[in-house]
Amino acid sequence: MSVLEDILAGVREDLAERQAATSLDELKEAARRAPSARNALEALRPGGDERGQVTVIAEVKRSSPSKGALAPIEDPAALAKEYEAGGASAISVLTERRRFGGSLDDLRAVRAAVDVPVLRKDFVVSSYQVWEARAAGADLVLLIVAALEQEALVSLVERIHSLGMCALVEAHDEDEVDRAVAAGAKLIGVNARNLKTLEVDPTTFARCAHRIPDSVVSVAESGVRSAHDVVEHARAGADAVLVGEALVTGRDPRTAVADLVAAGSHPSLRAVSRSGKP
Ligand SMILES: O=P(O)(O)OC[C@@H](O)[C@@H](O)c1c[nH]c2ccccc12
Repeated sequence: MSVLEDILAGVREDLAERQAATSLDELKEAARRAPSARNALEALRPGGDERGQVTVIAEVKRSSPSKGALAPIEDPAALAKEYEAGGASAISVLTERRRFGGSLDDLRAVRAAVDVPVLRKDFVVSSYQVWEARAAGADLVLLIVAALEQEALVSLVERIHSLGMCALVEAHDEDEVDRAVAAGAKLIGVNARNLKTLEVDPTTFARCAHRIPDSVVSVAESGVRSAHDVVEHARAGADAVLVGEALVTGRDPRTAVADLVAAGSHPSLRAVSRSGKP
């Protein structure tokens, strides 16, 4: 079994328990009471079609399958506030429990503490999880192309958008980028970490970028540690970078985010086209 399949099996077991405890109708009711979703596309690409800077999505991540425990993060809301103060344009919250040590309670706490959009980072396989995300206040929901049949991907993207949220559709290679585009994604993440082998290939974004239409907002995910990495991804046409490990293991998350934000705001990075058009 690949790592991804193994994670998905655990996710399905946990999901079945939550479904037994809370009916979909109850969840829908909770979603209706939730504050409406914040505009993630505008936050991640503030200039609209004129790409001018690289924004930062900062992640609340306690552990990972590749590295094990990273940081205890007793107060996820306090960490998210530091990220926001450092200039993060959105906060990603891992809600997967078994491998990443996260929860929907983390997401709720973070959403209440910050004004920027918040991403539910999990292994979504069912629309139930999309309703859960909205009920907890999520503004964005991750969908992993490699974990979904195309039909399921299409309907989950539609469900997320219909609830006013934005799907971050994650690809690992060019074919998966094509599937994300075909599924109607407005926001595409390219994950440099292969979820089957857990290895990071820092050239992944640059290799996939030409397949992402300029109208789609793009995110380079995983393995981003330094200002240099931000600049490299900017040159390849990324609108945003998503950073976890480097922020939770560093000494000062606010300054760490601010350094990446400063690198992404450099005037020399203005208006890079992914399609090769001037
Ligand atoms: O900690 P890193 O290397 O900065 O990576 C963050 C993020 O990209 C990573 O957590 C991630 C990307 N896609 C995922 C899908 C599921 C779980 C986790 C992830």
